[in-house]
Amino acid sequence: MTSRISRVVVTPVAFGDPPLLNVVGVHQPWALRAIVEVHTDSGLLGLGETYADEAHLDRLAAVAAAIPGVDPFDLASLRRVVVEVLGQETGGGGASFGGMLDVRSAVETVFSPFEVACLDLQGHETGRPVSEVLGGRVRDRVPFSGYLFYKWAGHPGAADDAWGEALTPDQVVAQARTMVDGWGFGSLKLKGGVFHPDQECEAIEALRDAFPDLPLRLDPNGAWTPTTSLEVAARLAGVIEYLEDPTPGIEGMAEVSAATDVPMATNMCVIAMEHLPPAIAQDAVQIVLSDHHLWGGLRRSQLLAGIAETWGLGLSMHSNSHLGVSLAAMTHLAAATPTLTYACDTHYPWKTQDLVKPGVLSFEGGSVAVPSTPGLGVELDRDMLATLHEQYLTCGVRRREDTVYMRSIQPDFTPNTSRW
Ligand SMILES: O=C([O-])C(=O)C[C@H](O)[C@@H](O)C(=O)[O-]
Ligand SMILES: [Mg+2]
Repeated sequence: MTSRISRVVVTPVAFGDPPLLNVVGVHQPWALRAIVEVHTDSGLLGLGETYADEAHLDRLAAVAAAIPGVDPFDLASLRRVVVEVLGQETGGGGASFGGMLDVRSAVETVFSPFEVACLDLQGHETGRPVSEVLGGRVRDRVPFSGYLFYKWAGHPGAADDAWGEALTPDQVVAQARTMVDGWGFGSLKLKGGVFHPDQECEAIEALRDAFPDLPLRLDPNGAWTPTTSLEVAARLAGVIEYLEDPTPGIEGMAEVSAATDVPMATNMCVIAMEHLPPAIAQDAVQIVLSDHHLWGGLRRSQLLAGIAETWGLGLSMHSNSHLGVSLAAMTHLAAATPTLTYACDTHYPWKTQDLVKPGVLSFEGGSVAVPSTPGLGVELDRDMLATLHEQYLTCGVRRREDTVYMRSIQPDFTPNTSRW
């Protein structure tokens, strides 16, 4: 007998986040996520994880109320319901996460956690891991990149965190050492867009001296003009494996790309299918960072991988602050993506708590073993889910606002977009 979705529970959660600096400001003390539980009348449970800004939660709630009765194998019907609900509830309006990414339509971001939960259910129904539901794994371990941030020692008014301050090249190298020693990462990405590009180049050069064999990436999230981007590309040619979003927009990236051999990567100017034709036509980027949370789930991320392969684009994976359900989904997707050409990003080392039971997802040599048990292979720790939900209720943060939080500390702060 075909099982049907019987009940959906969406739980917003909050976990402590360090003061990580970026082009638009600084991370708030609490990062938000939503955990989506999709139950079936056969007694199974599928999990998804997504953003938890208020407007997004409203859309998730509207879809959660509308999908009972849908067959978890019928992703086409699931998508139809999401499109119908968002059409009625929100006009399909877009969303902005942290002021850095603007998506025109909310359909993909809302569909994603329900799709992942249904793929988890398909795995439980068939006794297969999600990587096999997606077509089979081509690797047993998924490599991730150590994600370095400039940061303050602690949030203003609070004690210093265990990571400490990272504002100078030496401090960035020390942070990288912690990442490499603790997680074994085999490549490193520095989140830039915080300081003058010369200072950020010095940090990359210090990383090169300290880790001669590790591939390095620099991502200033569009803080530079095309001219500055080319100066940095000339300085770091042969030092970095790619420059990520040095300048905003497809046209700006195309201008840079045309005048350097340093590969250009993006998770900002190509974040939806509609961006691929103009970006490809202009050869604006050579690497696209996929992200199943933004691109409409795991299957559409596989579609993106196919398009990237067809057009000779490299593929990496983007990450925001996330917990274990997302890490499991990212790992299964990467395992089932033959053309993943670069180690994936992950914020996972920065999280302070998790709500999946420990033991399944661990980093060794910078990579995570693909779970081989049915579905995503992770189980919720109900006590931790309750704790993180309680933190959500009391923390006061209701959406990601890096610029607003930065201005509460430095009132004259303006985002560094195209600043240098
Ligand atoms: O690669 C990226 O652009 C990101 O990971 C964006 C994120 O929002 C990151 O900059 C952050 O969390 O500050
Ligand atoms: Mg990026």
